[in-house]
Amino acid sequence: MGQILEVRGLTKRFGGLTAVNDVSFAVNEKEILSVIGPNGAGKSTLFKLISSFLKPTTGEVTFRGERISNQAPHIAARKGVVRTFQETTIFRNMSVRDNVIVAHQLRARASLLGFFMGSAEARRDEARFAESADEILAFLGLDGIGNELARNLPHGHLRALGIAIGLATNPTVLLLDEPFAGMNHDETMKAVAMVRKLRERGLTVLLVEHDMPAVMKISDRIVVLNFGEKIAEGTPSEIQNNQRVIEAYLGVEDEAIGL
Ligand SMILES: Nc1ncnc2c1ncn2[C@@H]1O[C@H](COP(=O)(O)OP(=O)(O)OP(=O)(O)O)[C@@H](O)[C@H]1O
Repeated sequence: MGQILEVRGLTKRFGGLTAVNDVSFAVNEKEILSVIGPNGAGKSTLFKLISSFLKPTTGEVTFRGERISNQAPHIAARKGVVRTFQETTIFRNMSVRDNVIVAHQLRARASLLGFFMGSAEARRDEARFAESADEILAFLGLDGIGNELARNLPHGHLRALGIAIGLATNPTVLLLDEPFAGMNHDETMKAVAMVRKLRERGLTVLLVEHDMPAVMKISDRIVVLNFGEKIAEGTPSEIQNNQRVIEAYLGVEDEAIGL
C-alpha cells in the first residue's frame, strides 16, 4: 500500500493562537485513519487544511505527490479529496435520492443552469446521475428510503445521506467530520460497518471523531493531537497504551480513551 496523502510541517495560526503546530503524517492508500484529541486540540482546523478550506500558515498537503494546499477547495475536491461536513448541505425539501442526484453536479459536464433548464446534455447527465445515485444508495443500504424527504429523516440516516452526497463526487480520499456524533449504539455500529464498506470500495478514509470505542474499532492507525501538536501516531492498541496520550486525556471524563 503506497502513500496517497502527505501532511508536511503543517502550521495554522489565528492571530496569536497556533491551532495546528508543525504537524506531519502520511496516509496510506485504502487506510482508515482517525485524528483524535481533546476539545480544541486542532482537529477541525487540520481537516480544513487538508481539504483546502483553510490555507496553512506554513507547511503543505500533497495528494499523490501533488500539492493541494494553498489552492481553492474545489481543486482538492476535483482531485478526489472530499470532506463531508457535520452540516453538509442537504436540501431538506427534496427526497434522499434527488439530493444524491444533485450532488453529482460537482462533476457534471453540463452547467447547473442546463440541469434545471433541461438541455440535452443535462438530460444525459441526469440519467447517468440517477443511475449512480441508485447504486450509491444501494451500496450504503439506503435504497429503502430513496423517496423519503430529507427533512423527515432521523439523525442516523441524515448522517448516512451526508456520506452518500460525499460519494456522489467520486472521491478517492473521504474526510469524515465526526461521523458518529449524536448516534446511539445501534446507529454507530451501522455507521462503522458503512465506513468499512467505503474502504472495500477502494476509498481512503480520514475521520475526526470523539467516540473512542468506535475509533478503536474502526481505525488502522490513529493520529493524536494535543494543543495543536501531534503527540502520537500508531495502531489503536499502541495509542491506548501511549503514556503521552493517556496524560492528555486524564481528567477529561467524557472523552475517556477506553482503557
Ligand atoms: N477561525 C478561527 N479563528 C480563530 N481561532 C480559531 C478558528 N478556528 C479555530 N480556532 C481555534 O483553534 C483552536 C483549535 O480549534 P479546532 O476547532 O481545530 O479544535 P478541535 O480539536 O476540532 O476541537 P473540538 O473537538 O472541540 O471540535 C481552538 O483554540 C479554536 O478556538
